[in-house]
Amino acid sequence: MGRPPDIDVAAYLRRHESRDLLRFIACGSVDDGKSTLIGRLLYETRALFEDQLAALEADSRRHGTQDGEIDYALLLDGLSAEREQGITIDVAYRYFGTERRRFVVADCPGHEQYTRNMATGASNADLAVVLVDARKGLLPQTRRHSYIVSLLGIRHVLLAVNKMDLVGYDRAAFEAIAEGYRALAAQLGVPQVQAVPLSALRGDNLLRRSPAMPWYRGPSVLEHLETVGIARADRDLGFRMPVQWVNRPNQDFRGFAGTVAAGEVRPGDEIVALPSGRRSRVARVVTADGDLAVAGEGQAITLTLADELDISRGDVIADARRPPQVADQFAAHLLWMGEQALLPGRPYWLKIGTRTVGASVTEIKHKIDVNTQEPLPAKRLALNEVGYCNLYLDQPVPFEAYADDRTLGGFILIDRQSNATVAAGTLDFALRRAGNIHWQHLDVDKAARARIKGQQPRCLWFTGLSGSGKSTIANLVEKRLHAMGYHTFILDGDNVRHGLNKDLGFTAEDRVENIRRVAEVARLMTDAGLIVLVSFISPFRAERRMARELFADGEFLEVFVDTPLEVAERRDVKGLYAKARAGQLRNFTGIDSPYEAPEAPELRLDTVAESAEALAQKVIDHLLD
Ligand SMILES: Nc1ncnc2c1ncn2[C@@H]1O[C@H](COP(=O)(O)OS(=O)(=O)O)[C@@H](OP(=O)(O)O)[C@H]1O
Ligand SMILES: Nc1ncnc2c1ncn2[C@@H]1O[C@H](COP(=O)(O)OP(=O)(O)O)[C@@H](O)[C@H]1O
Repeated sequence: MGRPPDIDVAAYLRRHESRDLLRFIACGSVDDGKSTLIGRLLYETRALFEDQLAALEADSRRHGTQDGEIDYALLLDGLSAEREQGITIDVAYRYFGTERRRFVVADCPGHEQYTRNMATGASNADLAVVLVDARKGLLPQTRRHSYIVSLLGIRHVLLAVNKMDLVGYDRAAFEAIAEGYRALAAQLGVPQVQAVPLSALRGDNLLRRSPAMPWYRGPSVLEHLETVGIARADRDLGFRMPVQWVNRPNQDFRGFAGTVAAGEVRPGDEIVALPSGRRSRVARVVTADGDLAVAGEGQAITLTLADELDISRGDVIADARRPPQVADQFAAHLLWMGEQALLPGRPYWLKIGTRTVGASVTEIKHKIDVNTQEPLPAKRLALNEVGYCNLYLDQPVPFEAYADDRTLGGFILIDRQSNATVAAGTLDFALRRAGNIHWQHLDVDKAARARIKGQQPRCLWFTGLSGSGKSTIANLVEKRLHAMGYHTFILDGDNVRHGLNKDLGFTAEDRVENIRRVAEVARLMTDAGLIVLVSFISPFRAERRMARELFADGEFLEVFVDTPLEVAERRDVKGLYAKARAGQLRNFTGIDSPYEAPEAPELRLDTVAESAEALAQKVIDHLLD
């Protein structure tokens, strides 16, 4: 196979800069011939640089498996070597093009442990190439890959039935696989399937139809990739555009920039800004190349409006006649990508469109076996697992069901401490319309209640290991404050767990819910004008931060009761450490359940260096200072 002729890049770009772009994901294992398929597409479309070509030819002679011929798989297998060294590969993107279309292919590892990588690659792909080895037929991995493809809303699958040369180009073998896959695709809700019998190694039906399979009259792989029409949604939603930034170079121009997510927009169209609900009309549709009479899906534009509306990044500008819904509670599917398991109740950041809001999973309804799509009971979601959940956002967002619009229906969850993306998700439907729940105005407010008590409401949040001294010190503080005429209340872990939280245990999920509930109660008590002392182990930083964020600045004081584990264990006032060491008590903090010490508490109490009485006075002095 001779090297393809060099091309005149400038002439090529002049001829093709208007070509549209197809993003696709290649699913399958190296054994299915995925590397050979992608490698050959890159080679035949001259997407390789001179040095890559020279290296490929040299490597093929040295390491190739094709008797010195070009071994296209070598182009991609370098990545698998990196994987074997444990180097985390998110997704490898490759770029190539032909006279008719530009392509970006996401090469994702096929193994279940890389499911999150596949979700990343699929999240903005329009088509999936699903490889099947003609000798092996549909495998569990085929189902898993196809489920992820359907979950991420990809509507087109090219089923590449590879290695047809190894089954004698048998038509019946191909058609049995194609028929089986179409049944699977129908079950998963993937509307468009094009099955192509090929041999990536020999090139049969890869670039053009092969005489080796005269019975196949469909397109080759490349022909299908070049010509498939991408339908992004069934429903015509009307114009939607998440605002990426507000362009205000001077007093005379205020433009709202973004990429059209759905529909079309023209000057004069009536629009609504969400979630505010304010309306206006489009004055101009501005681009770097001048004003447009109309803009459609995928176009980057700047809109100016007839009225001065207060719109900011994260808002959505939409067709006023057919606006998206706005809600703050949803049923959603999540693919968990975090090393640490999802904990219901834990606050995350949720990014949808261009908006980022606080969010937590209020309930995991069930998880879904990615290989069989069977629902399974679950209280947590671990890495690469898919769950069906209820989601609560701390503010309403404009949205669409993911099946209708991936931009306003797809989201990611971000860990608040590490800023890592921990989940990719799809909104199914709203559980509650934000507009149906109102804040009830009440005439007597927190300030009025605190005034008649002659005090400032506060939350003193004591955190520390079991036996560290939280209850002892909190009790001393309350006694002294009470004697000084202050109105106080203690919420103690042991006590609250006999009533309000008696349904909770000591798994991480239950501790998250325990702290969520008691933080809300503590806030209500400060709304009542009280000084609240909370004495809970509260082991996780995320939940202590979530508690802190419920209070006004300066109202929440984190008090770290800092007792080393060996000292608390020596005290062992309830004998629980002994039980935990003897294996009679599981999930015991400090033994087989973590405690995350505060990084910047308002107060740190060293119970080894000072007595409980002295430390209690320290808290009071700080509080009344
Ligand atoms: N497995 C396990 N781990 C930790 N603690 C345990 C456990 N089982 C029972 N106990 C007793 O419960 C008290 C801790 O409850 P909390 O609500 O403060 O814990 S948490 O905030 O939900 O982590 C704690 O009370 P304190 O010793 O006063 O902290 C223990 O006495
Ligand atoms: N400096 C100190 N501060 C608080 N407690 C202390 C101190 N020194 C010894 N202790 C003893 O340690 C134990 C702490 O128990 P407790 O207050 O119930 O802890 P927690 O509420 O954190 O589980 C008590 O028996 C207390 O008398």
